[in-house]
Amino acid sequence: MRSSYSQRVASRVWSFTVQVKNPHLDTMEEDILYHFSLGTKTHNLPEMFGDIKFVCVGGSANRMRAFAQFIHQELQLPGNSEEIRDICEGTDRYCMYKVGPVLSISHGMGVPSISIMLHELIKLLHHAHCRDVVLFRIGTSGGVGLAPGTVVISSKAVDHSFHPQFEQVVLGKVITRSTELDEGLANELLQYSTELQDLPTVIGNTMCTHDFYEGQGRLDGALCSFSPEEKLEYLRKAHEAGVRNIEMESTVFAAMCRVCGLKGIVLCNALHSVWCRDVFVALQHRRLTVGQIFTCGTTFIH
Ligand SMILES: O=P(O)(O)O[C@@H]1C[C@H](O)[C@@H](CO)O1
Ligand SMILES: O=c1cc[nH]c(=O)[nH]1
Repeated sequence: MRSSYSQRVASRVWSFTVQVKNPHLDTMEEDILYHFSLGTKTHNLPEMFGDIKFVCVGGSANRMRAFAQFIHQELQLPGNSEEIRDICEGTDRYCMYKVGPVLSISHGMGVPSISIMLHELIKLLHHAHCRDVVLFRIGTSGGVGLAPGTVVISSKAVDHSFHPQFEQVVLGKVITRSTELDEGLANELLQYSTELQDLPTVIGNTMCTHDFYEGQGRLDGALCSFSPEEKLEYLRKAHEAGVRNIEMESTVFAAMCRVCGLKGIVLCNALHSVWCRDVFVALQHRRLTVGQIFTCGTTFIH
């Protein structure tokens, strides 16, 4: 029988490092992590971050601060959780909080924003000699055929055509990378969710779009070039292809984690079903589920 991720970490059966895939980095005298306002010469990255085991990322700065405070309390760390310091205070691009072995970082909205953050985060973990790190994207999403508040653990991230791939343009050419996520880890998290009360959770494919409005079939943007029927037909096809939620970062997150030897998990709260919208219920569930997702994270840590 396959041992679980937590068992393997606990027994140190295996250990993995963070692999940067850039031969030029070794030749550089200094690496400046510009959007974090950190650098290899100005900061002792191994001392600051060497014990990191979990990195949790999400779009909004306030949410990731609240998440860090919650973890601080859950882990009963010394000091006042209200006073946790933003490590990236030298810039207002992203915020970053360290609470014990957990790093909580905001990434803004969309693929370009999270991708810049991930480049610098992966280099940071590499420079800090971190091992056995798991990355969680903890976000919101639109559910596809799900009750509002359902948590979706992504089995894979898919593009607008429901393919598990991320296309990156490099020097004018398209490079395609796989966006499959760790199946064993997804199943393990699902198991944890059954131990928590009132936490409807499913494993499914997560579709990543480059737009919140037309890209996700919304009829209420400034532009809309399709009918309600066409929208429903597209969402029906998505559902048939295993898509259970839609957000805007998972493909590049999954692709970069895979290439760099990091375990990546995408956990999203389906704020509202795209098929039945109710903003107030959605916001209520968003609050609740952030706390519940926390519980998942802390179950993982212990
Ligand atoms: O992490 P969050 O909840 O910010 O991610 C989703 C995807 C987009 O970035 C944003 C759209 O509202 O929410
Ligand atoms: O519907 C939604 C909700 C949150 N984030 C998205 O990208 N879509």
